[in-house]
Amino acid sequence: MQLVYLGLGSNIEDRLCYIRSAIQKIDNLPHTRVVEMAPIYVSEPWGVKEQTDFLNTVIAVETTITPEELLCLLQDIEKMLGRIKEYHWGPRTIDIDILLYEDCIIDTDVLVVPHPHMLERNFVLVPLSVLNPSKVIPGCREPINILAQRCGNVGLYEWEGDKID
Ligand SMILES: Nc1ncnc2c1ncn2[C@@H]1O[C@H](COP(=O)(O)OP(=O)(O)OP(=O)(O)O)[C@@H](O)[C@H]1O
Ligand SMILES: Nc1nc2c(c(=O)[nH]1)N=C(CO)CN2
Repeated sequence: MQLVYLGLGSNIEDRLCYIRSAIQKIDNLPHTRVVEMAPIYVSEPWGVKEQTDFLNTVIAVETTITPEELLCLLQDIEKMLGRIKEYHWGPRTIDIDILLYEDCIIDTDVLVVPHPHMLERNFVLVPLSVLNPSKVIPGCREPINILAQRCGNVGLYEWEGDKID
């Protein structure tokens, strides 16, 4: 079994419903189970500012699926949930990023792991540090809780709405 961390984001209504559905579909993938979920956060749009706030979370998954195959299956789930790519970093019903796949370093045309922007995103580092504060990301010296602290909480707060069971 490989331990994988996935980042989920949605900023088209019903954001919570898309996050919930994506997690269910990931848990239903073959040889895969969702083992932990961080709290959900509301976060200001990063990259392209003129769009609705996102809901973001991170989940831990155990799987025997290879990284490339997992990427394909996650992209299928994004399509099932109506994801249309209007523009880079633009609004989406659901975005599923492979943040970490064990301690693998992957750099191909279709997949880069650790995710190339994760160190700049508090909506990734903060929930990830809730799940695994002492984890050291390949290529980093310091553990995730230190990176998350440094990244700060600007534009990020815990979602107070409907909790997922
Ligand atoms: N770690 C990764 N997780 C998910 N997709 C990845 C990863 N590394 C590379 N990709 C590639 O990125 C491509 C574009 O992904 P996507 O449209 O979701 O980008 P984005 O969500 O707009 O931006 P970002 O990747 O910065 O969050 C995908 O087709 C996929 O092949
Ligand atoms: N707050 C926030 N901003 C984003 C997000 C996201 O998930 N959350 N995803 C993006 C493209 O992947 C671009 N900007």
